[in-house]
Amino acid sequence: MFGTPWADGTASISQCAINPGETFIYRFKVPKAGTYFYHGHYGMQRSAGLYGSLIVDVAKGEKEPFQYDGEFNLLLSDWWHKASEEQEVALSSKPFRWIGEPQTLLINGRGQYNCSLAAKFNKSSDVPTCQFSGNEQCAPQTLHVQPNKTYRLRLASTTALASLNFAIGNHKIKVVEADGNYVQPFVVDEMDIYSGESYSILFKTDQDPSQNYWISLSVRGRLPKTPEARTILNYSPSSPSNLPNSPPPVAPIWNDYNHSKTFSNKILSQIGSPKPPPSFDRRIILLNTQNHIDGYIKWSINNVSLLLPTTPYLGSIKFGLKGAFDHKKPPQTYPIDYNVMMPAPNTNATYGNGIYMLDFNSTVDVILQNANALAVNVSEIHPWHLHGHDFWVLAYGDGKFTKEDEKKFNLKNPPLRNTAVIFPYGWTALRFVANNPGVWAFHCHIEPHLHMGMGVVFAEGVHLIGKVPNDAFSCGLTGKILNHKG
Ligand SMILES: O=C1O[C@H]([C@@H](O)CO)C(O)=C1O
Repeated sequence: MFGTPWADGTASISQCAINPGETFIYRFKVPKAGTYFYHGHYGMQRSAGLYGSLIVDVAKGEKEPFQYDGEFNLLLSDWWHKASEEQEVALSSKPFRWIGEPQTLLINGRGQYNCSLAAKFNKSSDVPTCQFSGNEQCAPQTLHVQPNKTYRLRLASTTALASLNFAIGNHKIKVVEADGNYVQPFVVDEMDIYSGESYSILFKTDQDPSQNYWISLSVRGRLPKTPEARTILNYSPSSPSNLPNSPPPVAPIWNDYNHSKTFSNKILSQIGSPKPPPSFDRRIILLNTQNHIDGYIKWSINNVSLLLPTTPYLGSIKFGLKGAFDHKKPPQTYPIDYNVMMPAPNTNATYGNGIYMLDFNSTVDVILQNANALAVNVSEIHPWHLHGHDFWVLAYGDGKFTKEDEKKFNLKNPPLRNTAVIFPYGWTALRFVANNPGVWAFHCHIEPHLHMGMGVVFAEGVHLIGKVPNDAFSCGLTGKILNHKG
């Protein structure tokens, strides 16, 4: 979002939530071709299915740095049989009730949960084979291909919780784009995709065309209780109703984090991509912990759990309102003697809505520091997503980040992205230039985790923003002012 920070869609941050019956028009520039998606950013509405793909084509006369004969778009998500409002209530209850694992993984909104397409390959389970004729609304969306061609597959994950692994049986995949940025192409058998991420991959239809092949989606990073979602790669002239003869791809073990780290470390920027500034002006270290507040379970960042204000920051800063949020600076780091391998010794976190004011055009380093959650020996994956910017992913590391770890930074060809994971008990170092006037959310893209406070807010150059459409600010204190003015 460049030049229109009020069109970023984050309730309480860039605008007021859109009430039932209201209309809000998002008008914005699309400066960069790539694979994106949009979604509701209020409460847990993304979990409820409020999302869709957003693909930006290359401008007329421009070319992609790779070629392909056809293209498919797969939006990946997860699904619960309980309504998202009920989930919100459970997460905000005392005692805390966790939402559990999703009932289904979805590929373009279609999945299987009480049957398996590949049941005949699974000898140990009594799950029946799915009986789809192909016309049902829930039948998997088959990918029809011609032999000996190259296809582009656009993948984006809007999952509420699940980290995913994606594979096409018997086919290699070449990764060429990540989060709307071209990457140095590399070939893998399968790949991870975390919530908030998008990719383009290329694959060649170089297999026996008398057969069909599996496309599989499985859960990573959490003990999977959710069956794999499948669809079929259908080679012409083979019939789309022929289930593949080969067994489906074997998913990597859910907690094989080294496997995931290997994949993440393969992602490098394409030659000629913008390089990061060689040094930073400000470093913010963000400790990710799970804590209690008054008996509620929360996620907190440097011991502060984000509780959004009723007046959107963008409006309250623009209008110069003092009382709309806490103007104290949130903590830049965490206590030096904190042991990230153990549950928080002081599990009493606080709520907060302060924001990190960044100097316009300064270079900011963020070190995301993972830690133990509330239970011993538990540390989870968190995909962090930054609004309004791409950042360079300088390094992933294990344990507690120290100054020595700066040596590990890749300043030569780090990938530009808008989402990056922290692995259990690890850290991830990001760098970005605060060159986009606005107020920007930076948060764990796992929907229940954001709901439980796992986010921070950055602001820069707000004084440089011109006239903001009033209908973004018709709530809270800005709403009162606008009402007065009539
Ligand atoms: O936020 C979370 O809460 C639960 C668990 O930690 C507490 O029940 C879980 O698995 C999460 O990811």
